[in-house]
Amino acid sequence: MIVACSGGADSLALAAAAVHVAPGAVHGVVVDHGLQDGSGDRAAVAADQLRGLGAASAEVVAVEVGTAGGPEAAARTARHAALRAVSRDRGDAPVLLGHTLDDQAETVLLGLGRGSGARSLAGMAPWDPPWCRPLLGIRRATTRAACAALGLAVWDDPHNTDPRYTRARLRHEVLPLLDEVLGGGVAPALARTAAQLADDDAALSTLAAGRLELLVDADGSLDAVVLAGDPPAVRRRVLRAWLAAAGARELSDAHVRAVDSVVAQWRGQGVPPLPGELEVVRARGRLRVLEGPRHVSGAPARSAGPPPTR
Ligand SMILES: Nc1ncnc2c1ncn2[C@@H]1O[C@H](COP(=O)(O)OP(=O)(O)OP(=O)(O)O)[C@@H](O)[C@H]1O
Repeated sequence: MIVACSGGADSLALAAAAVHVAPGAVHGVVVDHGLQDGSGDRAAVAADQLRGLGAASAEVVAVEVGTAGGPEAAARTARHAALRAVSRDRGDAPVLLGHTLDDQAETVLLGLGRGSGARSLAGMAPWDPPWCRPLLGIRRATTRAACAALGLAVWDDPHNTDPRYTRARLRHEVLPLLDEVLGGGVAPALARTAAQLADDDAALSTLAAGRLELLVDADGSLDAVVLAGDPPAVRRRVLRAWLAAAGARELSDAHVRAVDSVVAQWRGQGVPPLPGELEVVRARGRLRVLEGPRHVSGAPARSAGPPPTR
């Protein structure tokens, strides 16, 4: 198994636990994003710590960080690509990440504040190959205490306390205030919410997968008339999965709702183009995805004439 370690308390404690559970089977990986002075030296120190803990091997992987989505997202993209590559090289070995219960609570709180649905409020999954998150039930304070008990010097990422970052403010301002107002226990409560919604989302997604199989034809078109009778939560999941299968990427909730309106509130309206210049059209009660800009798509005119009945 691979342990992804930043040199912070969470992933060092994770490495120590992994070595304890699976002696001789842990390969540590420290990704050097090369974004801060001395990052290479810090990564080398973390790799030494991993070997010192008893990892069978440890390496530093230097990555090129792009710019897409801002510095943090770009670093994450590069890190994930590097870790996936190490996993593939090692026979699709699982990559253990050090996310804790507190990280999960912050993720849920952020999602609630942004009006996310169950899929997103379900938070991070304990197992989402190749990612494995064994510490989702463990408090951050416990990983710190474990490192102190093991005499490990931990690296504190300055971003984690920088109030310019939303997550840092959630951690240091919002959650402590919520704890004070609600009498404590907020982080575990949010983590429980995530677990319940993960179960709900899994059930609804399974139902939707069954419906999709029934309602899609060999030509890829979808029966909008029958789908309109399904509950909205199932309908939107069917549509999201159908659109993803047709090549749609980065669909927002607004995109899916726009397509859903053509299913459930059909009055001949069109759907704004989806990312990747995909277009959804409805004809004879079925939805189809067309590729390319509107003027070359060959999409039928959809607003001429009286409102269609199907
Ligand atoms: N530089 C790094 N090298 C190796 N692993 C890392 C590095 N940074 C983070 N990780 C791994 O990712 C986990 C989560 O780190 P962090 O919370 O900083 O990342 P995130 O961007 O919030 O989450 P995610 O990695 O899921 O996008 C860490 O506990 C560790 O396992």
